[in-house]
Amino acid sequence: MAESAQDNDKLARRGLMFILSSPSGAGKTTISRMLLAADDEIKLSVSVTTRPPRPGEEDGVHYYFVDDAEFDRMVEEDDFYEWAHVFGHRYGTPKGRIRAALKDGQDFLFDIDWQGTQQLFQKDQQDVVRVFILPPSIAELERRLRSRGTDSEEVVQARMERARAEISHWDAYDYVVINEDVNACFAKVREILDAERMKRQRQTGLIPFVRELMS
Ligand SMILES: Nc1nc2c(ncn2[C@@H]2O[C@H](COP(=O)(O)OP(=O)(O)O)[C@@H](O)[C@H]2O)c(=O)[nH]1
Ligand SMILES: Nc1ncnc2c1ncn2[C@@H]1O[C@H](COP(=O)(O)OP(=O)(O)O)[C@@H](O)[C@H]1O
Repeated sequence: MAESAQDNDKLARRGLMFILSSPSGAGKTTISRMLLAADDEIKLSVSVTTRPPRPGEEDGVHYYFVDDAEFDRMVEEDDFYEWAHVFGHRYGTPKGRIRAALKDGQDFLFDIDWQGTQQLFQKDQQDVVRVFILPPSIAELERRLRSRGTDSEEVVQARMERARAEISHWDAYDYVVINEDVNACFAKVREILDAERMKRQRQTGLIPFVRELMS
């Protein structure tokens, strides 16, 4: 006899690849960190980057920080799911154990740009959920980039120039959330994640459960 299931959380399911993208400064790092702190079923896919660490960023936690030669070696050895040039540096998603872990029900969070999103979607449509975060206005985006205090004025200007180009990719995402109030935005992102976990196709444990109900 199949086990009884009081709610969907007890049924087996495939993990999902939850992608958060936004123009720089709109708040995706903030929302990612809130999500990782609140939900222990989702793990960050830690990217590899050639950009130098910002204050407070730890190697292996926020990114794997490598030099150009190491990144070249990883490209040659086919270690990346995807990689892209962003703001004069290279960023990539290491393959690691993602595929096997998805099968075991592990969810992954990706803080990657639209280029990486496109590549992951082409490789794995069934597991990918794409969420785009927009700022409430361009003026507020600029204010947030400055208030973060991690970039020089020149870098802030370069990021602002790229912001419009990044926003133009909004329609390649499944969900778009405006980050005006951070708690409200976070609540919406969690609702998306909860609903996506309930998708019939992901809940592999439903087949034996429903069979049992119908027998
Ligand atoms: N394609 C791709 N983009 C990434 C990856 N890791 C980070 N990014 C993107 O690179 C951009 C710059 O990231 P970062 O330097 O941390 O600055 P941020 O924009 O303030 O988060 C952001 O749009 C990230 O989403 C990755 O592994 N692949
Ligand atoms: N809803 C919000 N209201 C005000 N400030 C915010 C909000 N969301 C994020 N911030 C702040 O804006 C800055 C940029 O956010 P961050 O998460 O680093 O953006 P991103 O990862 O998209 O570049 C940070 O200083 C962060 O604390």
